[in-house]
Amino acid sequence: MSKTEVVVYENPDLLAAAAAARLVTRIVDVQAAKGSASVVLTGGGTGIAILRELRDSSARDAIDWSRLDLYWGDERFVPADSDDRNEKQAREALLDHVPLDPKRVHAMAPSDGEFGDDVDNAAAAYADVLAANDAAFDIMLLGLGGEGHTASIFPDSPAVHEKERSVVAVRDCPKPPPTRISLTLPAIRRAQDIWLVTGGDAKADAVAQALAGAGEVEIPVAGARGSRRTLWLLDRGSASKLTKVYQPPTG
Ligand SMILES: O=C(O)[C@H](O)[C@@H](O)[C@H](O)[C@H](O)COP(=O)(O)O
Repeated sequence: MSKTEVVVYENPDLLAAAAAARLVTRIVDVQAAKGSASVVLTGGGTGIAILRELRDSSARDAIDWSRLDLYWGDERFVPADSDDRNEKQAREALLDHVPLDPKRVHAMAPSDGEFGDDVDNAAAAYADVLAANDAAFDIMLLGLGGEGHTASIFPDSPAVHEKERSVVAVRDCPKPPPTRISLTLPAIRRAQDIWLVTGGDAKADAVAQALAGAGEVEIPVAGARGSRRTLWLLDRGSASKLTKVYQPPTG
């Protein structure tokens, strides 16, 4: 039975810095144990802030970047050079600053790539990438929205009801841009460790509902459970509706 843990940091900046430090340690441990590691990145402000902190960390090169497989939990289906692209933001924040093996960076297709504007085909192709790499994710970073979405899986949406496919196209997404590609909850639950990373008061209700056992159709992030561990990394704002959590000493 996997375990769920909650750690609360004083503020969003400390949350991002501490999550980056945790990422170094966990990746190094996984690489020591099995020679490589696979990490699923997330879009959103917290997810990208963590990558920037990792770029600036003095410990970052303890990671063997050549033996790191990177995937995305979701992507905005926009042109490759759009600032809305999670991949572009991740490259600017970290990926272009470290010696990754380009063959091990698995980005979801842009809307001006090999599949053109066929988002269904692009999503199916990413499912093939996961299958071809037998992607069993060691660490998956996930953000969440105030209404409980995670990746691009929104409450009571076609994506949240998907039980078979690992990757789907998302249309009319409530969070712009409207067209996206997203892992589904069955694919998300193939991760060993899932880290839910979010700060701010606006997320407090969704965090509290998910941790209180809400259903995944209403609160999709409630369905994001790692097979080994589910770790909620919060700040005081996003944890403000919780009753019992570990709170690191302040000051
Ligand atoms: O592509 C995306 O938009 C994300 O994957 C999305 O799931 C994001 O992580 C949350 O909406 C949180 O975003 P913030 O951290 O910016 O609130």
